[in-house]
Amino acid sequence: MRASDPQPFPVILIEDDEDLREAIAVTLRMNKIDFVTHQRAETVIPLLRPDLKTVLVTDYKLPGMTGLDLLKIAQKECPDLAVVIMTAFADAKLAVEALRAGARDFLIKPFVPQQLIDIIARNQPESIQTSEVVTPTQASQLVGSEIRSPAHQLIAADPETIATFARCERVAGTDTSVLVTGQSGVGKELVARHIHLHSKRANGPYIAINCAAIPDTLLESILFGHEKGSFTGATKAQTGKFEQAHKGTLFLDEIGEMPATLQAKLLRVLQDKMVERIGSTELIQADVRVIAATNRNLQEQVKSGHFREDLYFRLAVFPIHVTELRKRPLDILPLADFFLSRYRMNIGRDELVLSEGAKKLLKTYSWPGNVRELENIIQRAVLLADGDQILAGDLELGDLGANSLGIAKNAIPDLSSTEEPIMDAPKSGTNIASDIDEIGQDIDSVERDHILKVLAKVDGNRTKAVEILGISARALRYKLKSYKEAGFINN
Ligand SMILES: Nc1ncnc2c1ncn2[C@@H]1O[C@H](COP(=O)(O)OP(=O)(O)OP(=O)(O)O)[C@@H](O)[C@H]1O
Repeated sequence: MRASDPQPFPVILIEDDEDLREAIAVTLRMNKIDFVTHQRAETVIPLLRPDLKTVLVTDYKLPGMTGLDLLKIAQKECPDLAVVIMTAFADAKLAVEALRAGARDFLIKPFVPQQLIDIIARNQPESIQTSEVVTPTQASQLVGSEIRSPAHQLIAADPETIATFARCERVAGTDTSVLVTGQSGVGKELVARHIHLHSKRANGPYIAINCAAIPDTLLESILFGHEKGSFTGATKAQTGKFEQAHKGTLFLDEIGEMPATLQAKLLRVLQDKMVERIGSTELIQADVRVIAATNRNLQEQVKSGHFREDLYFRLAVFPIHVTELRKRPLDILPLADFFLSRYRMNIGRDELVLSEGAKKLLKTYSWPGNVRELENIIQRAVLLADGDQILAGDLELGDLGANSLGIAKNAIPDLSSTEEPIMDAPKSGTNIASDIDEIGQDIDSVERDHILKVLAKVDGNRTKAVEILGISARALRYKLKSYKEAGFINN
């Protein structure tokens, strides 16, 4: 495959140091990961397209354009692209800057090969990652209250979460359709994968697709496939995700975003267990277990006529709701420790632990961005911590988390102080959060208010907003779209 080939490589590596480039190349080759290398960021710009499915691993400091400059361009051209920034240990703070600008992950040099491989595995785009067959040896094993699999570890310490995963395991043995609901970043994808890994289909493929991330015009062909010449640009026949998921599981994320015409076709496929590629009349068998997810209220969408009722009932045979993080407080510290052990390994600081003040703050913060926000915060704090402890200030929860709950600014302690621990504000934050519930404001409006407040605070800069909110760029995009449709914003 050549660099100009329209089919992207799973990894694009940009590193100007020849020795390091070669060392990384050896690691990638040994792990059978296809890649292409570049010495300068500029040469990668022509490859950036909205549908680029790859992990871009780039050094920060390069001759000419920096890795950060490239990241900023990539954010515009292909906002869902996973960019991993490498920096030298002495420049670890640059990695924070990169995370703020939207980098998915970082590597502090020197790093061990396994760190690189883990990061690539974690950040594989859906279309590449999901075509993998997850073998039984990779399947999760229950270890006390922790459920583990190599690339996808699950933490379940709160009774609420333990019950959720138990529910997953109960339904896993059947072929029942499952509808996973919950706010953005609560772990819906993880739940879907867990069901697959515990099902009799675990030896088959697990294919995930995000209905909101794919333009409506492409979604049909991606789901159902097409024949050569069936539409302009269909230069070769393409199998759809249903065909690829034969004898496995298909995860349809953000199903509420699926256009009405496709809803009808999806319903037919679910009923008949057969697909017809675009431009073909041949019926192809698709023995697929479907798990759908949404952070919208699908029943409301059914009522308002935006989602087909018959499809809703077909998908929601077994509903699983994943609760917001703030409502399962016993998960917070185990999750924080779990992410801490993952990210401190990136910088070779195994001694790094959470201070008591940081733990207290984590336990009482409201977590509007749920587990994804917690992960982002720990990822950044690992870089910000100077000593052996992550202090409350390193979490940079600042006033936004507190303000989002309506706390007066002067009630917020100075989190930049390294003094430990004087965390009173979050306590009142928790009270205010429950006050909001008590006065009847539903979670969706709390979330919407928070997102719009954060956007206003960063002057509409979406890159900054997603970083603060701990949600993906695509999640923000479609949320804004739905607010616009509902008349909450003008543009
Ligand atoms: N119980 C958990 N244990 C470990 N990691 C978790 C857990 N729950 C969520 N995560 C991690 O949090 C991040 C967000 O989870 P996930 O993508 O599954 O959320 P989601 O609800 O599908 O989000 P979205 O609605 O935005 O697609 C992922 O990196 C995931 O691995």
